[in-house]
Amino acid sequence: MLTVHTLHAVHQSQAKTFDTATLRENFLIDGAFRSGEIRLTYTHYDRFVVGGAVPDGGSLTLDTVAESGTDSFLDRREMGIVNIGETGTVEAGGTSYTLERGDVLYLGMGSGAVTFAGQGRFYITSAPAHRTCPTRQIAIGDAKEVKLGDVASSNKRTIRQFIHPDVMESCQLTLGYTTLEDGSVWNTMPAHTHDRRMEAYLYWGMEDAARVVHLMGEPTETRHLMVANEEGVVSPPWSIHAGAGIGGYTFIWAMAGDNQSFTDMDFVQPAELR
Ligand SMILES: O=C[C@H](O)[C@@H](O)CC(=O)C(=O)O
Ligand SMILES: [Zn+2]
Repeated sequence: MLTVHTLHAVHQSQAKTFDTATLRENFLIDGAFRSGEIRLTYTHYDRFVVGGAVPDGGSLTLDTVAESGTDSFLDRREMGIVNIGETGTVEAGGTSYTLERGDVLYLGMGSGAVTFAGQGRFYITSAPAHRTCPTRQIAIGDAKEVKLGDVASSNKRTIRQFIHPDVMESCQLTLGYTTLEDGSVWNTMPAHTHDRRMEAYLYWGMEDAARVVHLMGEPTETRHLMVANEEGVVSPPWSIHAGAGIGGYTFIWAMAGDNQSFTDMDFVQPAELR
């Protein structure tokens, strides 16, 4: 079963008038992981799509998606998949890829139908593409590791870059995930914006009862979203994206836009935030 929800782009002058429920409707991605379903959110931020596929021992095929107006979803798109569950397989273009928890698969434009199977919980990201880059499976050991932060600032963490120019080629998509060390709670602090690229976060590896206080908004108009395990947030080009968790967590970050320069960020120091 396929469900697609559309999120339109929101202007910052409108976002600052939103109450909690309206903020959540427009920026929180919840309920993406349901047994036996593929659930996608089609955003109008760079036409970036995120979602989940949970085959739960069966198999689920993603092919035609009305929103893209193409015969097959990947006819003019590329896809990045992260398995956040147990071992599962993804089959595309006649090849089956076995993904352990934490493995990433990149599917180039024109890959055709994608079939998810096994016990995987697959996080799906997709951006429009203009050429076919080679499909590639990237294991944790193949990712580029960047250590950031320190214990004193409660933000010691490891960034793992998978779909990234230093690791492999893609058209627009960059993707990886960041894991907090025990006792560290803050991601992306100092915060930043990058209006050249939109970004989507998916928080996972959390206790059910825990929440991340995700900060969004223009740097001088911050808002927060209380985010549970396996929930995501779409970050418009004008928004910071940072958070503090109750307990440990990992979050998948994925971006698309005008450049793939991970370090092209406009930092905002805590004292400048409002
Ligand atoms: O633009 C880059 C993204 O916001 C994240 O990769 C940041 C991040 O993982 C972190 O600082 O913890
Ligand atoms: Zn960012």
